[in-house]
Amino acid sequence: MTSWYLRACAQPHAEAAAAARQRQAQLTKPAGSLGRLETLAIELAGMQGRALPAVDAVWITVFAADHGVAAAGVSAYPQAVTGEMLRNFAHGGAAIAVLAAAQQAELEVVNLGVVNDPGELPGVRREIIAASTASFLSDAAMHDEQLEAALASGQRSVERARAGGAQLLICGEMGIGNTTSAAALGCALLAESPEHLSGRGTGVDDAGLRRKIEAIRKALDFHAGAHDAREWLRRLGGFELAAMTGAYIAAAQQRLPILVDGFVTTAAALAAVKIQPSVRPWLLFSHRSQEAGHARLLAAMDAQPLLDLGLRLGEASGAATALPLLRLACALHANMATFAEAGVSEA
Ligand SMILES: O=C(O)c1ccc[n+]([C@@H]2O[C@H](COP(=O)([O-])O)[C@@H](O)[C@H]2O)c1
Ligand SMILES: Cc1cc2nc[nH]c2cc1C
Repeated sequence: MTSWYLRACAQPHAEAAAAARQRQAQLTKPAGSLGRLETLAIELAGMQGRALPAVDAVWITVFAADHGVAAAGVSAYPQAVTGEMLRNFAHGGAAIAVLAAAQQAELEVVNLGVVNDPGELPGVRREIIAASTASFLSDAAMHDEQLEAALASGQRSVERARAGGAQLLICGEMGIGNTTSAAALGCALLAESPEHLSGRGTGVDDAGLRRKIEAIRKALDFHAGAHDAREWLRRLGGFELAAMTGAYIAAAQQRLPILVDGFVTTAAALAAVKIQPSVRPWLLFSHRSQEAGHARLLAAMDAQPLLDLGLRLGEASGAATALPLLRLACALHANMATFAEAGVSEA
């Protein structure tokens, strides 16, 4: 039987997109003058299969997990922070909790396995795979069953989003060390060099950045071979990265538009597109992270992010920050007067 994540996604609805494009041409503005706000409304119309799209109901899932590679000294923060932040998510103090609450977006957090496990917390689902991945310096990050469990966790988050009536999916992540994992995965999937995709993550100094590049170089040597995208994800990814890959594929299969966050989520999106290329039209990109290397991952998918605010937090914070733009694009598209309605002369 073919794995669920290998099933192709439908294309967005061409007629709904065409109807939205036609409506944009009739609204009281010089043709094209609302730039990306116009094309966003048209793309959302195609994805939602309706001429008047809406993103009132937004579902955010933040996946948290720890990484074996953290032991190589590749982060500016101790590994315990991943588990500690779970408590902060639950108590509403994390950036994404504030951004979601301010915009009435649904936020759920999934604990896939952290070294410093805080146990049961309100609003945090426990879908523990293991306390951490193995270090990909000398092993595959995940066993096959662990990868399948992570992909399936992402798929289940999409089921909940759909049951909750979501019109847009946002995924976020928390995992100390995961910019190293994301960069390594990007290098493998794009045949890129570690220097080009490694950045300072949580803020490592020059020595930390050199350790990171060295770790990725070592991992690429150790895992050298002609692996497919799923196998690279298993070897170099993390539970949260794989869960997001699964969520992106499942959302695209179910015609749910996706707003991608920063560097780490973009690496997961790249894995999704490499596993199943028909995912690509379902992805909107919110921002270019300050993480060096993000621009290359975006370029590999011909993605034009909406914002460039120097963000480098993760947690879906960049996507949540771009959400008002999507909402405004929909409001303009639905509520502006046409030339005929307003009695304004056309060109
Ligand atoms: O996604 C990004 O653009 C991004 C850039 C820098 C840092 N992060 C976050 O920082 C953590 C990983 O950083 P590090 O230095 O531990 O690899 C992880 O929790 C990510 O959510 C995320
Ligand atoms: C405090 C903190 C919060 C985070 N949120 C996402 N990654 C993070 C990394 C750190 C260190």
